[in-house]
Amino acid sequence: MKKVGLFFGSFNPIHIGHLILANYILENSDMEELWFVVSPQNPFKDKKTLLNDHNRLDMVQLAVKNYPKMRASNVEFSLPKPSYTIDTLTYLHEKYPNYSFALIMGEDNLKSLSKWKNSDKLIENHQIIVYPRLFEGEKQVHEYLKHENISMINAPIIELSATEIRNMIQKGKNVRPMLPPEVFNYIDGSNFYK
Ligand SMILES: Nc1ncnc2c1ncn2[C@@H]1O[C@H](COP(=O)(O)OP(=O)(O)OP(=O)(O)O)[C@@H](O)[C@H]1O
Ligand SMILES: O=C(O)c1ccc[n+]([C@@H]2O[C@H](COP(=O)([O-])O)[C@@H](O)[C@H]2O)c1
Repeated sequence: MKKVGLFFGSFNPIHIGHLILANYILENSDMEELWFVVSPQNPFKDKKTLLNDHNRLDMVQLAVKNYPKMRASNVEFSLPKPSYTIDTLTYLHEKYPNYSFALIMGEDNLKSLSKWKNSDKLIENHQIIVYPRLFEGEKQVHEYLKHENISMINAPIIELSATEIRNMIQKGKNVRPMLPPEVFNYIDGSNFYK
């Protein structure tokens, strides 16, 4: 079984915070590959600043070009919307029976995990790798971290956010160091987020 870590997100745009984390997981866990699963436009969310699916996928593809263990996935583009993680995993299992998929999520997501679709099944059937995140409120060991399928990885906290990057571009500020060079050129060349 090939072990694949799945990192879900809108990646609007993918930035070096995402890449540093992905690389850390590949170098410090038993994951053999890491796939960035690009979320399609959520019909219930604000679309004003969300680039279309294919532009966001292009940027992930550019970002992972020099990382042979990383891949961009568009699997959710053709699945029913909104995408539920459990449904995406079920589909991936059917399509790749020889792969085992683990979920990668920020510590902040543990708070809402119990409200995800079929969260019990998700946790019982999948490894979940949790990375640290800064968040408001008291820091305490979450009950979920006691579960045998859920483990914490000591990745560095890089608090860059795509929202902040978009806001900076809109104001004409320089975001070059926050993005993989090819992604910066792609955004700059197309005048995105201005
Ligand atoms: N700097 C970061 N370090 C680690 N994880 C991050 C970082 N930024 C975002 N993430 C997480 O990575 C996943 C994909 O990121 P996504 O692009 O959807 O979020 P984001 O950067 O917070 O975007 P936005 O600001 O547009 O909401 C999400 O689960 C998000 O919580
Ligand atoms: O499956 C679910 O019910 C579910 C509910 C909320 C979030 N998720 C996943 O978590 C990711 C981050 O969610 P959000 O709401 O923080 O943008 C999102 O891309 C989904 O893959 C999944």
